[in-house]
Amino acid sequence: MFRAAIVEAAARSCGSKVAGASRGGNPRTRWWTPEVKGAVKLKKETYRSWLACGTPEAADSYRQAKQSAARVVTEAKTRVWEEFGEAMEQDFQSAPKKFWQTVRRLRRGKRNPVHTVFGVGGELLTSTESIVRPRSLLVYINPYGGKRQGRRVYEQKVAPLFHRAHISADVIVTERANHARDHLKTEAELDKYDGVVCVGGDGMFSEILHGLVTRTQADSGVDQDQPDAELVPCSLHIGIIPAGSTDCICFATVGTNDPVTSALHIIVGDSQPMDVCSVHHNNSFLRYSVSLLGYGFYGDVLSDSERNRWQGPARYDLSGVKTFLSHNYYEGTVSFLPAESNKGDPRDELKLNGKPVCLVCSQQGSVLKEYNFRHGSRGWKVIHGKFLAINAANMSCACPRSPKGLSPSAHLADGNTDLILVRKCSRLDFFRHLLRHTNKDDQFDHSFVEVHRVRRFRFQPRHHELASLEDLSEGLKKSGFSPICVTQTTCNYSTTHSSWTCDGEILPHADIQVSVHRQLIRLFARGIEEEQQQQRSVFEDLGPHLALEPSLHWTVD
Ligand SMILES: Nc1ncnc2c1ncn2[C@@H]1O[C@H](COP(=O)(O)OP(=O)(O)OP(=O)(O)O)[C@@H](O)[C@H]1O
Repeated sequence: MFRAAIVEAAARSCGSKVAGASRGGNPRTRWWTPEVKGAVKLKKETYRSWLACGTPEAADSYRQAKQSAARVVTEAKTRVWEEFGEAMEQDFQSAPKKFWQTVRRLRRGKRNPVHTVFGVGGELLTSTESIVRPRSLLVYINPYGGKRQGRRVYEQKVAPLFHRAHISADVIVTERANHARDHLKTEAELDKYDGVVCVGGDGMFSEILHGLVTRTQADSGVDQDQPDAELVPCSLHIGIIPAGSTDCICFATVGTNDPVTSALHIIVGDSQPMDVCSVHHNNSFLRYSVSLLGYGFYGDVLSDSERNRWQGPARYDLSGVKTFLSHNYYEGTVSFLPAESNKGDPRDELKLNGKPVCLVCSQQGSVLKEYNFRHGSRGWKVIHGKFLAINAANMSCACPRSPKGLSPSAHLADGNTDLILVRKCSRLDFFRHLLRHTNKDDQFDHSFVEVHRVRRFRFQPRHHELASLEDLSEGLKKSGFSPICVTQTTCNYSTTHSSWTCDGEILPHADIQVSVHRQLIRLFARGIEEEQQQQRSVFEDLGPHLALEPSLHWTVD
């Protein structure tokens, strides 16, 4: 049963195809002569060079080679069938046997299964050179993530698969927070590996991300403190074996939180590019983000829940309700540089058109650049207002409890992030907006919600900033709980500042600049292909680390 499950998962991950005898399955095919082989090889080579350069001459060469190969194959087949007919005529006694032998051989050839792997552009990879399967991995295990099962999950479910796939793995079980990040930044001999694997939750993934990106920039002499710096993409792939309490990044890139599925994506060398946002304050680097940057509502939920860690996982429920009832809004200015290409809009239905990967994300940089050149680039836009929430979703942020996520059609690797502005509105309207996270209705179809696909943005709070996070928490403590308005539909209360949550970490500054770096990292994954069906409560897993207990079930509006 275990074997059947693995084979089924592998077939789902890699695809499979039934090919004929002519696909090399049957070496005894008599018409496959050296002449035919040479003609078909030439056809393939000219096809590849036509794809590479796309000139009319290359197209012409391909057309000629194709015609020539077809002619040679037809001649060879005709010759072989003539020989077959002559042999049948010459020996009447063995003719029936020969006839049925030939029929059986041809039938067997047609049922010969060939497993196939798709590249990042959705093309079928046919040669072993084009399929990059890892041979050597560096694995970090957080033994304290989630239910503390990281080590067991790796040893029992993942290591045996790596062993069978002849993948060697150097395993480091972390001894403290930031152990993996610091090791990657300084000590790890990255040349020895084809990829880095993280066994843990989103916090652990963030460590690996920071370690790998920082190391790559340091090795390439890029100063990541500069907001305008062009960051160098990481050469090593990252694999995520989910073993945390929040595994949103894994869910959003693989489509499920299952260690065996993730291990298979690593083994077959699937490759999913992913954008990374860099966050700066006054020209100094703060953090990288791949999923959600949230100010206002989500920032407040996370800040409050961090102050109440002693409450355990229930703290997310309590902080969610408390923050909702507080109904705080924040005044400030959002400036943003809209996305260059209109090939994707945050309100599009995300269509994969039957391809295994997203067409927008698989476009090469040059294609987008050409498109932008023709359609022009738009300049910075500025919006001033009072906001209940400002969210930048770099991916859909889908999770089991919010199957479509905060921005259902956000792309993983298009070089943009979806900036969602929720303006001051009544508590009831905000409630209706939150409920949209759990159903399939248009998230942005409310007059007080707007969404922009952007390459960069900046937020400046109205009042000048407090010096540090400590000041911020002090300020929040002093401000206490805002009054709950029973009779009013809107609340006129506003604290000065909220704070940003950046993939589940609180940032020390509210005034931030964010730039999206297109395809800075690559995961051993291939994006979500199928819709997830489960629906649960509003806040749970909505953004990384915003898990609420399923006790809070609200119905849809
Ligand atoms: N050995 C360790 N001891 C303590 N903390 C660690 C250790 N290794 C990693 N960490 C830290 O634990 C934090 C949480 O890890 P992880 O994301 O794997 O689990 P999680 O249960 O999903 O956590 P959370 O719900 O807080 O995100 C990470 O931020 C990481 O820096």
